[in-house]
Amino acid sequence: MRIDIITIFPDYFAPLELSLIGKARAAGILDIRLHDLRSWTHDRHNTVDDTPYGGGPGMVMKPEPWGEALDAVIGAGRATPDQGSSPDTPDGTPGPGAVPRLVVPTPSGTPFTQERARRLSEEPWLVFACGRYEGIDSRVAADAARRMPVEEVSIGDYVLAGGESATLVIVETVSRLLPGVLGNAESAVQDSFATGAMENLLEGPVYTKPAHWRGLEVPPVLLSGDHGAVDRWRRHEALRKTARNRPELLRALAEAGMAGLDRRD
Ligand SMILES: N#Cc1c(-c2ccc3cc[nH]c3c2)n[nH]c1N
Repeated sequence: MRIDIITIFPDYFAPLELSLIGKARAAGILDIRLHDLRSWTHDRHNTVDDTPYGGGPGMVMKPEPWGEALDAVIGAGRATPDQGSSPDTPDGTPGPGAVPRLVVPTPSGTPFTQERARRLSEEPWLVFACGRYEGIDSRVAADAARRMPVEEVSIGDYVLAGGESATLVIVETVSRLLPGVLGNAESAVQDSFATGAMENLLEGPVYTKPAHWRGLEVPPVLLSGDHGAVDRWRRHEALRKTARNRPELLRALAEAGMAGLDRRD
């Protein structure tokens, strides 16, 4: 997967050189490219913002630098989304003439979920537009949508100072789902919100050595070697955690008949 990130704070993404994502980049699984939006300004102050039409507080990011940046990164006049992307190369990287999906983090976006991360992880090429100030001139997304799919995404109901933190969250969540990024030891199968193994339940408690620590014991079932009993215990604990911390999830699962609540184990 190729990921392009356009931002006025490229250094914000130094963490993407570390840990699993850093290793995936070194292994060629991820091709992450950072672009400083100010590279597409032409005035002596590298201006990227201006006052909002209609008045109001703060500043809005100007469309011109964004338009030039997206043209340069993606290529102006690529195939329109309904013409689809050209086939990717055998290793899944975008082929010549490929069309990326533009992801625009914004508080007014649609919710970012694990299922959406799974869907994005199947894309060969993502481009992230990191806004600042009061946001990016709305014509930027409208212009981009003429050439590629555009998704406005929110990572939660709170207000950040810019799109960089959200982009880090989305890139990490998506990248860890790519084949080869997580080793067997960190399998994403048992994740909270993952489908399948724990049916979208929250992950229950986890333990490792030592079995006794500061007077606190590891639950004996986990030391029993009885894998069936361990699986039943873990599911029960996941149900308890979900009921305590996210009861609305449990109601939704019960209504969908997915929590296996009617099972007698
Ligand atoms: N995603 C997301 C966001 C943001 C966000 C995103 C972009 C900008 C640009 C200026 N301010 C921003 C806030 N706040 N809260 C979220 N869940």
